[in-house]
Amino acid sequence: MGSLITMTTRRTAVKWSKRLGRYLVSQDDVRKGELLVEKLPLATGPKCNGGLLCLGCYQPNVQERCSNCGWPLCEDCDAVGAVHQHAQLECAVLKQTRFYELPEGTWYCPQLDCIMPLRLLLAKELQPTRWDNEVAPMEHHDQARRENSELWHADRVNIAQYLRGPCRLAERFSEELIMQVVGILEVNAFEARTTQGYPLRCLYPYTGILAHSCVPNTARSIHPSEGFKIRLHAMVDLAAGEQLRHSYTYTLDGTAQRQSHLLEGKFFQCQCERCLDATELQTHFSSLKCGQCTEGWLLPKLPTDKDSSWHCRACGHSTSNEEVQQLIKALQAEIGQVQALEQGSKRLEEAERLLRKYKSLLHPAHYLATSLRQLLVELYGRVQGYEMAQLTDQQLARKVELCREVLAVLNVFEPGQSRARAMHLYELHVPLVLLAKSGFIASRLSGSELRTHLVEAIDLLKECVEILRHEDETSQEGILCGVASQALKQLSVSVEGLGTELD
Ligand SMILES: C[S@@+](CC[C@H](N)C(=O)[O-])C[C@H]1O[C@@H](n2cnc3c(N)ncnc32)[C@H](O)[C@@H]1O
Repeated sequence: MGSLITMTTRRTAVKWSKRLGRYLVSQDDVRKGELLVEKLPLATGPKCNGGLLCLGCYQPNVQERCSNCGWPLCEDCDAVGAVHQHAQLECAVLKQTRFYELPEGTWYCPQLDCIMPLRLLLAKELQPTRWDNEVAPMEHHDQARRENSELWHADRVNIAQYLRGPCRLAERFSEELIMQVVGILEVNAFEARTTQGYPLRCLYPYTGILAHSCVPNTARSIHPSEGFKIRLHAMVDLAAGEQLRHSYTYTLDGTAQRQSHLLEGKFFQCQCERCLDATELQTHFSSLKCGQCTEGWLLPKLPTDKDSSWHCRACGHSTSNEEVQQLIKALQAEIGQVQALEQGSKRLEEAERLLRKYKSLLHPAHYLATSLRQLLVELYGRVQGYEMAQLTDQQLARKVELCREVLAVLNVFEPGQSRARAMHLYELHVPLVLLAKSGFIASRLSGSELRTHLVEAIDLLKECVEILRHEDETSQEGILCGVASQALKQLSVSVEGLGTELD
């Protein structure tokens, strides 16, 4: 418990419960958008099960090797004086070993799986007090991980035995400790991206204490241009003492998908309000159309049980989980085929066709239908034949409708300042402006109606910028923030320029 007290920050505190283990709460009332936690990572490194990459800057498929140890390192990172973790940490250890080139036609580079655990183990030696206070209490789920014996064995051979054998670290780190470190990383690390967009993983001992919920109230941003600093913001207003909730999974998946992701990757069964409610908070995000009556929906009887039967509350018809999963699998395969089409008009038209077809199979808000809507939002205005300037008023109205439908779902699952909300607000403002202008030109809208629509678009952009201002400027979201700010300025100037003579 002593470590719980030392790890308190100005705005947050650590609590403990039997079900959640340690978790964070807010110390006082917090307004949405406010900063809760700001921390640098204790360790950063390559993701597990990845390909060949530079151990300094993480660029993939690097051909050059470190002139000291022979492991993958690009020319720039190998230059004298280059500052990166490879040189500071593991280069001296890896010098004892040989890096084996990948056989032709393979991409997975198992030798690199040991790098992040090694960096964390070296951090233990460099910062023993920090380790004892912050890393040792982290959950590693050793017992549950052992149950997947194939994976456990692979990690033992590729990582623990490799570090203790060829890397000659047997005297410094026990096999048990190494396997715990592998578990700590699996359960607690966050994915980040470099300024060039290459993925890696980072361990933040304090932010890692956040409990999971499928309806989060906090959002994180990781800043590659500031040493991968993590910032945690409140998505909504929080009361003093309120539990901070963070999503470890994709909020726009259905309950069965989220449950299996959490169980397999994080070793717990989520019991949040959304998971326990078959309707997923009245959204019907996993509900299927009942095949036996016209008005009912098939819902899982026990939503967190992976073998639960499904029932229609209107006519009492029931079906097995197996049948439901077969249908979902078939629809997922169809959607996969559409996603695999090249970015063009065919992809858009096929996505629209599937959405029409699924009306007779799924609830309109089902997560598969929602994923098609997200795809369509991206495509309208961007693909050949459907570029923004070419869209008819009907197609612009369709894009508006799709954005609003996705936003309605996000309002429930990612309330407040979420990144996905910001993206959809941006997408929505463009067709609204174009429709307002064409309506005014065709005299369907009066001057004051035109202004009202443009002011609505301005409000969307303001909110979008407000949310995305937390992002790193070099990230995709940070770049969009700049684009949205520019659009906001231009639109505000045009509305001011409209004057009063239009009214
Ligand atoms: C990233 S850690 C969170 C901090 C952890 N509780 C600790 O004390 O170090 C993730 C682990 O916390 C627990 N956990 C987090 N959220 C949970 C939830 N909603 N329900 C049950 N367990 C949860 C699970 O054991 C999970 O594997």
